[in-house]
Amino acid sequence: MKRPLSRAINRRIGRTMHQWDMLAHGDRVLVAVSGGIDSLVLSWLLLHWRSKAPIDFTLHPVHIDTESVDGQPGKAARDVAGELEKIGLPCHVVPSAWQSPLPEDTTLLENQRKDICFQCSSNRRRQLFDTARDLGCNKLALGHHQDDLIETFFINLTSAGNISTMKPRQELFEGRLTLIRPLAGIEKAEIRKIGAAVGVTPVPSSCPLSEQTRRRDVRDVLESLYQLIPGSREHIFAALANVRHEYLLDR
Ligand SMILES: Nc1ncnc2c1ncn2[C@@H]1O[C@H](COP(=O)(O)OP(=O)(O)OP(=O)(O)O)[C@@H](O)[C@H]1O
Repeated sequence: MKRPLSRAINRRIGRTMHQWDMLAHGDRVLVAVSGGIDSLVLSWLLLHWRSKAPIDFTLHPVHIDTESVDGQPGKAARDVAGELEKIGLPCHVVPSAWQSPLPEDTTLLENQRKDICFQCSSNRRRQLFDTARDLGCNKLALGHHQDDLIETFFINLTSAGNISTMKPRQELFEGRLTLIRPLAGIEKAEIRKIGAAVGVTPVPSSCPLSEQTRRRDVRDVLESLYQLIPGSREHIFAALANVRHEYLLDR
């Protein structure tokens, strides 16, 4: 097998994990796995990291199953469990408490779509928090990567009117749970390469709305910008950690 992590990528991931103090001895880490390539690679990466790290922590992969019927796992959940099994991790499948009210015809108005996406993701978030508590986990690892952080920044800028993004580490519930995003320093293209080298296959999303989101539009605009201004991607990411408050308009 080709070595999944080049030295440079390994160093970048290590730097992000270290700078943001992501993992500590004795951590119980809930790994949130949608079955997309990012969270599958995240699962492999944490397992790989554990085999090398001088600290010990446990991994608890969890999939929130939006297709379960009568508590039985749906097809996607079974496939996600199969992909995790390939890399030697068991999968804890949690039936989603929220089922999509989507009609057969998915040509929805922008507002209806936004509302469904909001309800679905806030339910998922809540169930991940509840499961972390039930499993005694103090960390919750998510598969967001560098492109997600940049896109979120532009979505917030253009649709919410604020300057913010997702942080690589974020404490919740007075520090009882810490969100970590170990892939925050690497781009999607790298994640795909790691996934191919590791031999995991992404499980397609069953959501008919998944490719119709605002994120898709922002991603397309950013792609054009990166083509037009070489180096802009790296500059934008660097800018997220280089805020000049004195040259902004907040008082
Ligand atoms: N059904 C789910 N069950 C568990 N965790 C999830 C689920 N859906 C999303 N997540 C977590 O939230 C993160 C971001 O979700 P998002 O929907 O943006 O990603 P995705 O495109 O579905 O998949 P991925 O990020 O794994 O490629 C995922 O990386 C994963 O950690």
